[in-house]
Amino acid sequence: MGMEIKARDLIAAGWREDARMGMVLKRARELEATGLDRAGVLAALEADFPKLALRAELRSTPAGCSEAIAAETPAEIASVAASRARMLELLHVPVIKRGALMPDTCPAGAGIATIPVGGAIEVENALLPGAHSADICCSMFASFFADNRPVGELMDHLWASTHFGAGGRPRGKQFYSTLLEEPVWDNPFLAGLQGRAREFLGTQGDGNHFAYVGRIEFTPDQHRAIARAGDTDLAAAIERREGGFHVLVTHHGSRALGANVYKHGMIEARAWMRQNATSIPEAAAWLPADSREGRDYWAALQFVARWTRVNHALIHDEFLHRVGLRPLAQLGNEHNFVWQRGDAFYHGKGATPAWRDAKGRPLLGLIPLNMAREILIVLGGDNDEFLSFCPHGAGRNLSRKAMLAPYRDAEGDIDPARVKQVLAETTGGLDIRWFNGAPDLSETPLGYKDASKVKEQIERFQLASVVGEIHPLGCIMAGQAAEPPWLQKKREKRAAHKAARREWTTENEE
Ligand SMILES: Nc1nc2c(ncn2[C@@H]2O[C@H](COP(=O)(O)O)[C@@H](O)[C@H]2O)c(=O)[nH]1
Ligand SMILES: [Mn+2]
Repeated sequence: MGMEIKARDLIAAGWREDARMGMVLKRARELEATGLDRAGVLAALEADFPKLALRAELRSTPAGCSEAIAAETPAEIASVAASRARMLELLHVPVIKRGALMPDTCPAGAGIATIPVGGAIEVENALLPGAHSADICCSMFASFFADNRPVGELMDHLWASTHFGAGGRPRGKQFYSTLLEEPVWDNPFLAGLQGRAREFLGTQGDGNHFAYVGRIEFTPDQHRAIARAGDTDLAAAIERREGGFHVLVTHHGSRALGANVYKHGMIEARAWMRQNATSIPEAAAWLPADSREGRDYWAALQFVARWTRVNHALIHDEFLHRVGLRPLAQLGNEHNFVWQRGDAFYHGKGATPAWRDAKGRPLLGLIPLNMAREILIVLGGDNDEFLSFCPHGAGRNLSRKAMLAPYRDAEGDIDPARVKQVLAETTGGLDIRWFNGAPDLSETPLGYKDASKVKEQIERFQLASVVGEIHPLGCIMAGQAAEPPWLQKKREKRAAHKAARREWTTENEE
């Protein structure tokens, strides 16, 4: 009689060393005990426990990446180099077929294979939660309306209509939509999130999310381009208004609902990686799109997209209701999402869809640049070389921390007089409001890349064509979150100390 069959024999014969190995070995020994020879044992075992496909591994050479970028200054060059490095790491992942970097690219984090902002990938049969990022469906939405009130009055109504900051709306101020009644809550990625979905409706959150009021005058050429592209609703509204509108534009994502779906998606994707892949970076973990988990995740993403659009629309409804008007046209787009086109899954992190829809019409998109600049309305260029995406904004050259560093004193404080001066220089004449009270310099135009260069690159690389420019009148941003009381005390103590030191120096100099 030969040696008892061992796990290593099974591994050598092609079974995986995974959670099933104990059961596979037990069965092999049972078969062996029936008197079968080794070949017979392995053949019978295959019927009970089919060998699973080999573990997925990183490719030795990355998939191709196209760059629609013209970096010029040292800061731009360094930022693009960091984005490119992360994208190249990601492109070693075997399910990714191609990648593209947009003019607004900048790193979204230093973790290996973290998709950069302004990054897009074409993927075969897989969903990568990391590649749409935690803020699933971060998106733009615009309502065109007819009005001639002073902007301050409109901004007061907008202030009363929206909600920024952490958390949801308090009870009694919550919004409602029939969307909450959709039979989706059995989906494992959405289970337990119905309360969050209700609480966070009508909220915009923190960071660079904003509510912006502007003015647009479509030119006859732009009107013709929109009509030719088949956007009949917008074209008809332009005709009725002879091109002129006020516009409300909001920017935000799926709030706590999406953040929780993402978190759960990541947990499942990492679990799948542990069973089926080797050495795939965390940021690139995926779920096979045709698996049960993949199908559930896909369905959850579609709900998150519907929820986010309703979230924008409810804020717009509330504002328009307050000012006693109706929207004459509306449009919007996600820029952090996964879209299926044919058999491929296109993931975008800060990338605007710029392809043609099922009827062959180029998609309309909104590209914000900064609070003091126009928001571009674009028609997709459907440029396959860049996976048919265009940028989603201007992007940053420096992280928020690095951007703010030169404004901080030795104690890390920023002089409020300096902030006031910078705001006057960069946003003078506009009605800029900060929901949390204090301005955030990293959210002023100084925080972003040169908007004119990004605009020029959209044209140069034929990513999209600009068919409208919404010029700024006012903008609400979240601003600096309220300081916790302990931090406030510490800051006040430091300010008192500084004042005393100044007084002492002046007295001793006199
Ligand atoms: N019109 C405005 N645009 C802004 C403002 N703050 C930022 N931005 C632009 O939005 C994009 C989107 O950023 P992301 O968070 O989705 O990556 C950003 O790149 C900026 O160009 C603003 O206050 N008003
Ligand atoms: Mn966004």
